Amino acid sequence: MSELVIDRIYKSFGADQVLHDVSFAAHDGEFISILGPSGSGKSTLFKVIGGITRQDAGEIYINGERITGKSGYISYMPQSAALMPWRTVLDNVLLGQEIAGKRDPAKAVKMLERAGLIGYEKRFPHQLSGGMKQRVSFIRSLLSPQTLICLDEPFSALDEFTRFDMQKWLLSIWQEYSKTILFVTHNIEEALFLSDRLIILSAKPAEIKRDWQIPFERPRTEQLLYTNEFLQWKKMVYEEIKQG
Ligand SMILES: Nc1ncnc2c1ncn2[C@@H]1O[C@H](COP(=O)(O)OP(=O)(O)OP(=O)(O)O)[C@@H](O)[C@H]1O
Repeated sequence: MSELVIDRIYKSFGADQVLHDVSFAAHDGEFISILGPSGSGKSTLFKVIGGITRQDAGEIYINGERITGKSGYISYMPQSAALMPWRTVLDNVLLGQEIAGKRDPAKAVKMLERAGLIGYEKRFPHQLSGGMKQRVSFIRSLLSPQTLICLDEPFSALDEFTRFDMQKWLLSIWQEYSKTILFVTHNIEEALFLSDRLIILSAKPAEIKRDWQIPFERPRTEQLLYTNEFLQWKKMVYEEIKQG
């Protein structure tokens, strides 16, 4: 069954049209990356999906239920890890569960352990590195009851090695917890490495230019990055985005 349906979304800010007739469906457990020129409307699309920004026209459905303009159906992780500075790491990751009325600290500790954050449960966000904050923010999304997670450039502030570690970590967690992920990135390699599908938006006003299935087998390893097929895909995606 198709989990999320985005149906003919339009959005303008004043005279500035940002989204133009954007439609696609995300199926259960899919990992979809959204790429497009800077300022094309990717974050706006996420905010519309998350019920944070109201669209001018179009509807959003989850499992057939109309959720247009409603929040709480999607776990949305914004560009910077928005942790609450006065809450400990453990209390930050439990936030989504708390809102839903069911805390499960034992599961949270298990996740923190997998993310290499054991021993940091009682620390506060300002005592963590950038990569650690991102992981805490991720765990909060993963522990939230929603099955759909929107991640907006979660790795953009990280160095290349940390970024690759985080990508591998994300893939292992995603497979284990069978979430549906929508992922915005500017990094073509990252999108190809992670995704089942790749949606390319045009320059503003954003329309869907391409919706490609990524053929690489899973599990994916570093070796994939050096294959001819991967490099050819990278070039094709780059050319598509460059045209705007
Ligand atoms: N609240 C707002 N009021 C007015 N204009 C806005 C608002 N939010 C976004 N915009 C405009 O909408 C357009 C798309 O912005 P958005 O942040 O969605 O793009 P993006 O594709 O996520 O960009 P980037 O890749 O640089 O992060 C931009 O021109 C931006 O100025």
